[in-house]
Amino acid sequence: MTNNVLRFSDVTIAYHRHPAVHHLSGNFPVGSMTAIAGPNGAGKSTLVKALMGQLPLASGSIDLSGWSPRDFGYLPQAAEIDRTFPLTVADTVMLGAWREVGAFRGISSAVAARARDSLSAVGLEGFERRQIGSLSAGQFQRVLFARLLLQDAPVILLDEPFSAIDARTTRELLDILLGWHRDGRTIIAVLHDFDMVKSHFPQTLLIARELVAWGQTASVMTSANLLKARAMAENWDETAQVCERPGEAAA
Ligand SMILES: Nc1ncnc2c1ncn2[C@@H]1O[C@H](COP(=O)(O)OP(=O)(O)OP(=O)(O)O)[C@@H](O)[C@H]1O
Repeated sequence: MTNNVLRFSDVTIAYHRHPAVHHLSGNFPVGSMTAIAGPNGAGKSTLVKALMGQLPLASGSIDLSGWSPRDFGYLPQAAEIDRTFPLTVADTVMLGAWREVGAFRGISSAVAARARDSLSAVGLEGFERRQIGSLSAGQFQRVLFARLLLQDAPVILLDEPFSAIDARTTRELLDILLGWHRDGRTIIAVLHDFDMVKSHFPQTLLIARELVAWGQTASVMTSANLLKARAMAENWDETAQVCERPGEAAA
């Protein structure tokens, strides 16, 4: 484990030249567990997608300290996953091992055994042959956590991992997340549940297109900062264009 960080330097990310994240600087220390919080439309998912290399930066840079997004485990928002595709639970979990297995090679018995262990760790023993389309939202989220367990990544990004999930499943999946943190992995999770953020996430990045606060959760999630985030989101000009020069305010 190194003391490296995932460092954002003056990052702006835009859709059709309208900034969704504006001039963000700061870092996620390796081994930290950070919640990304903020109002709807604050740029949280956009930030995670940029970390995954799925969106280009309009300006600024992200230093991954020698890692690549291929080294990251990623759980997108449930709404972005197509469950109509005819995949079994076993197929879906096994995708977590694609880097070891490759596109056209067979699954070794060791990988298959680890996949079974991962399913059992999320309480889904015996579900291997079920089609993913037939699972409840909570069961499917467990499958995706099993895939992350198999992937064994040093950095794990999760976008609203507990939305539409019942309390018991949330508690069990949160335990897995806390275990990853104890193992020294870097955890970054977009979360709407402020009580969970305050109880379980040592670090928080509070964003409303622009940075509101980033650091220890107790000093970030204050009433004053939450009010500020709300006001910033409400006053954001959706028609603003990206700056022509780095550091210049949006027009
Ligand atoms: N593909 C896209 N094309 C154009 N605009 C987009 C796209 N995706 C997101 N946006 C816009 O970027 C802004 C930030 O969206 P983003 O999804 O990152 O916010 P969020 O903080 O994750 O919101 P929520 O909490 O509602 O999920 C919003 O104004 C959104 O409409």
